[in-house]
Amino acid sequence: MKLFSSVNDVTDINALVKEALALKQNPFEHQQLGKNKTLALVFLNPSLRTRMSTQKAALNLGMNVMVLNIDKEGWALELRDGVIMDGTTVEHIREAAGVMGQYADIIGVRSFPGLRNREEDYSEMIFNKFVEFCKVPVVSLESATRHPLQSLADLVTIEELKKTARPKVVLTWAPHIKPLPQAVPNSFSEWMCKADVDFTIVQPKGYELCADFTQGAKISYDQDEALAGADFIYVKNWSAYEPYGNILGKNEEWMLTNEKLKATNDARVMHCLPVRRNLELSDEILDGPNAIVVHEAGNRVWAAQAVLKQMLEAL
Ligand SMILES: NCCC[C@H](NC(=O)CCC(=O)O)C(=O)O
Ligand SMILES: NC(=O)OP(=O)(O)O
Repeated sequence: MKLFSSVNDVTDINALVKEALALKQNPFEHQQLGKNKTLALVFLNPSLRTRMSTQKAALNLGMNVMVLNIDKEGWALELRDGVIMDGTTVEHIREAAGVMGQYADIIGVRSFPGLRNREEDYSEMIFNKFVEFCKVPVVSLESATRHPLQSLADLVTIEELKKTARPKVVLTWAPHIKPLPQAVPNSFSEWMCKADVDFTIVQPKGYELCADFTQGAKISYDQDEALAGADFIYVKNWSAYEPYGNILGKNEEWMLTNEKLKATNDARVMHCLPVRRNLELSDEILDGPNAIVVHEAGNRVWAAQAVLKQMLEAL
């Protein structure tokens, strides 16, 4: 694998999930594979899980790891072409990415959307520039429109904990106080549509995701109806795709509670984290027996390790 930016970069999803679960059983089996190979993790935005789990995955494979929080520790980055750099930006992404490619065998990049210009965000301008100019394999650490390492870990978690061959998975919108990206739900949908699950997305009217990511999903606007019989509930807030980046109302009644779990098949509750308690998800759910959010975050290591392993094998 030379690029991991979406599910479309994966030739065999089931094999990748199996690989992740095998690595979980035997984390240090491939320590020689990454010997003298360097992973650079470049963050334009904050991170806890992605940073630590990808670093851990690389260490398990015997790699060296460098982390650069470029938004805080690097020179202010210019992303636009053809501009006179007489303002606050100091270094162009063309040179910055090119130089990082000299130091690393694989680069990971996190670049959130600005949520102001849909065309720019959905063209993956920043992520694609890194890929173009660094000239080494790149893994997405969450880009403007997708979070594939998260989605792979989510699928690994579902495969690991499912009690039926084809579980019912429901992605439900949750309330929030600020506009969040569509990257996590887009990506989760894209992966679930290719997995062997019965997949429903439920949201208030107006929060429909870009249809490119939801082909094959059942779309619902009735949370109670959608949750009936669910085996896994994936909770996430996102802002509107149209009008882009907007919040369309409080919709506080969309927060998941134990009462709403009653109609499910004792559903496991997932969230990519970080989660705002009692806004997106109630204490009673997060502290109760159905929440698997911390376990899910643990699986980020094995997802990242499976991807890095395939990238190392292709170097
Ligand atoms: N990487 C996981 C999710 C990151 C991001 N959440 C956030 O920005 C939360 C911010 C807040 O709650 O203030 C998102 O939803 O895409
Ligand atoms: N879920 C996730 O990607 O978490 P971080 O933003 O903390 O990396």
